[in-house]
Amino acid sequence: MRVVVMGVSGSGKSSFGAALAEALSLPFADADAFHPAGNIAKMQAGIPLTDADRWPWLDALGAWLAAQPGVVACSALRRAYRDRLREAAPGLRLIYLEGAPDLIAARQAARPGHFMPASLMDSQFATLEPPGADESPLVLDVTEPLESLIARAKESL
Ligand SMILES: Nc1ncnc2c1ncn2[C@@H]1O[C@H](COP(=O)(O)OP(=O)(O)OP(=O)(O)O)[C@@H](O)[C@H]1O
Ligand SMILES: O=C(O)[C@H](O)[C@@H](O)[C@H](O)[C@H](O)CO
Repeated sequence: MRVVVMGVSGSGKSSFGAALAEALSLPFADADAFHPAGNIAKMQAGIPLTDADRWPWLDALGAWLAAQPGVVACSALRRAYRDRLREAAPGLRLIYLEGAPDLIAARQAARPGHFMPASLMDSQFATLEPPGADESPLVLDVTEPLESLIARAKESL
């Protein structure tokens, strides 16, 4: 099984994705670890990534997912980004962590020690293209606690 957990920064992808991978006994990859140094520097400086910044990053992640089953936590904000991942790993399942901008921004800002500044949250939501029905996403409501989100995902997968 191949699973991509998507959503804006602070939606809970890393927390949820790691817990889901453990629950399913699958390898886990966090897309944050696949960014070239230049992308991290840009985000740290409060500059949103462009498509050109994201393609090589998505391709590295797609290669990881093509090579083995697993769970990947990746913003995958635009449909074109998800199409790129699906090209690399056909049949992947999509889980979308959905929540109100205020709640997610508050969690994102409260989280210590992360390179992503709160100032980028507006551009995260502006770039976000929520998955369409044709992408068959499992949509999870991030107001729910992690344990119940994991239970829902296990049931649905
Ligand atoms: N279901 C939840 N309920 C309450 N708090 C949560 C939930 N999921 C995640 N959090 C908290 O929200 C914050 C953001 O979560 P996390 O770092 O996993 O998001 P992320 O989408 O991986 O962000 P980024 O893309 O910026 O790395 C963390 O402090 C995390 O503990
Ligand atoms: O597409 C993007 O804008 C990036 O992936 C960001 O979302 C970060 O990688 C991450 O989510 C924050 O830690």
